[in-house]
Amino acid sequence: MFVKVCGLRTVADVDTAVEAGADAIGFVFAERSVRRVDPELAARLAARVPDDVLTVGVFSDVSATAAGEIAVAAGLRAVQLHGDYPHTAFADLAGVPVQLIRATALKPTTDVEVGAFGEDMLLLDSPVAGSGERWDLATLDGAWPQGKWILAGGLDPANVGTAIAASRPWGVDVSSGVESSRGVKDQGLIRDFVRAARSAT
Ligand SMILES: O=C(O)c1ccccc1N[C@@H]1O[C@H](COP(=O)(O)O)[C@@H](O)[C@H]1O
Repeated sequence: MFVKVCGLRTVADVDTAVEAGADAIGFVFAERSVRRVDPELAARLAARVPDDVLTVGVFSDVSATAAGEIAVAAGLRAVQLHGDYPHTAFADLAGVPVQLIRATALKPTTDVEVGAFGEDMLLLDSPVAGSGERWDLATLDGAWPQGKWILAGGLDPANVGTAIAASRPWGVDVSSGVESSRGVKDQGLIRDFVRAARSAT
């Protein structure tokens, strides 16, 4: 099970996630986010992360090209694009040395085939990303994506095991569910989440 902890902004939180065994950690660049980091902070935090942990830049309101440039400049190894980015956005990142994560809310029109837009991973999230809201797994009616798809949206240490059992994702992603207050990570909850996700598999 691939475990991503997102929205990190401090050295202590990054070190905790790495020590807890996270496979990926995310830095949010979205303008509207309480978890927003600037490229300098992201670069400083990413420099602490060992090579076997994927560092991800999370974007929602800039072009894919700009996201790629910011991620590469900060030394990040993946770009997560949230929202209605078209196929062409992912094509614009071909040749940029980052892995691509297509993050989307599940709508009737959502293409849930992993790689349909040229992405390496597909992340299925609630309609308001980073809100901590869950979405109804029954929406997929058992037609789970195949391959590298990541379940996100309102996960926490208490519910991640049940969510994994119900949907059998390739990975899980958490942000709000490991916070003591909005935007403030709780290191105990980060450890609990990674442990719970691991023991569910
Ligand atoms: O965290 C945010 O504020 C955010 C803003 C814009 C795009 C994505 C954002 N967060 C991502 O949302 C998912 C799930 O978060 P949660 O666990 O429901 O809080 C995660 O990938 C975050 O990185």
